[in-house]
Amino acid sequence: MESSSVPVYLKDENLTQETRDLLSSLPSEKGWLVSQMYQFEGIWQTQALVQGIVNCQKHFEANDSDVILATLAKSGTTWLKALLFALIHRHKFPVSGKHPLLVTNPHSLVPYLEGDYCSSPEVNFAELPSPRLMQTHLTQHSLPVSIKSSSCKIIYCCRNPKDMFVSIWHFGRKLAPEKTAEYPIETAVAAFCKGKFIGGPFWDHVLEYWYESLKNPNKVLFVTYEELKKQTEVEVKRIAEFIGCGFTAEEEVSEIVKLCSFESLSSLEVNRQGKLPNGIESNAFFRKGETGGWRDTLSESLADVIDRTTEQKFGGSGLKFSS
Ligand SMILES: Nc1ncnc2c1ncn2[C@@H]1O[C@H](COP(=O)(O)O)[C@@H](OP(=O)(O)O)[C@H]1O
Ligand SMILES: C[C@]12CC[C@@H]3c4ccc(OS(=O)(=O)O)cc4CC[C@H]3[C@@H]1CC[C@@H]2O
Repeated sequence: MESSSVPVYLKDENLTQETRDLLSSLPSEKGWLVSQMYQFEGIWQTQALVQGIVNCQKHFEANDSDVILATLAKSGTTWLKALLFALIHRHKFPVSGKHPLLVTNPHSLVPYLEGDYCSSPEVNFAELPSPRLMQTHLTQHSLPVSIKSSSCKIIYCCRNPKDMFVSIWHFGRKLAPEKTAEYPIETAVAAFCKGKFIGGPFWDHVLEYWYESLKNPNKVLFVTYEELKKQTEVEVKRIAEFIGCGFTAEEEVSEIVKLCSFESLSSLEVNRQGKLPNGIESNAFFRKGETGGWRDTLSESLADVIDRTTEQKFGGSGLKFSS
């Protein structure tokens, strides 16, 4: 990758000596997009993200009114950022007006916590409209203490691992075409199933939030991309109730759902052109927006490898994915 096109989360230029010392004590492996990834608190990360996580854990102070969206990459983060922003701020920004989502990419409206902390321990969230809405890819156990101890709400969204893997596969190839061209998909599936992917192991991440949502249903709401796709309005109303801003009988949820649909967001100029401040192309977050699309990319035998891993890891949890 040309250095100018490297997203901040993949850069290793601004690491502090403290981060370098920490990294040297962590298990590390060669990655797919990154030459080296590091296992921090059980999860594989880039160097920059380890620094971001440590800064976030040390400095982020949650408010009781905060809403935190937790996901693994490629599980519906962009969609939920848009839906949550639109529903939480629907009185301030009515859908019928000049809505911020029409001119701003969802990633610029909802900050990525540990991502923003990659470059500096000082991050200012004062500009965010209240209640604050923020996103993280952190596991439940790595969340800053104040997120766990305050009354803030966590919405966790996950996705069928085959669709999630395929989404990340195409995302990585778009992000770093030269670096990924020669990498066989069989190797990537094997690494994914061993948990050796940035943010992984997938199954540990999902199970932690699943059990937490069962133990503490007022704190963590568990959502899937598949249910959101199947019955978007029902799920959006359930999310709104959970956050404490439920829809009245008179209020229309369909306008928000329409504004945040794949077709609507992906056709907006702001999401088709240019780059985000983190260096990633705005359109990289919109590909197909479907469920079951893995069939176009994965052979039956590779799909089986992921399915067998899922059966083994999720056995006894009560958790199942459709398609
Ligand atoms: N408004 C929307 N509705 C449904 N899916 C959406 C969406 N916006 C983005 N997506 C899809 O969500 C995935 C990206 O996830 P994330 O936002 O977590 O990075 C991509 O999946 P595909 O690659 O399968 O199309 C993308 O197309
Ligand atoms: C989290 C992130 C999307 C995933 C990006 C990613 C995916 C796969 C990788 O391969 S490997 O090196 O682990 O084998 C590496 C990365 C690194 C950056 C990740 C992105 C940062 C912000 C996006 O949401």
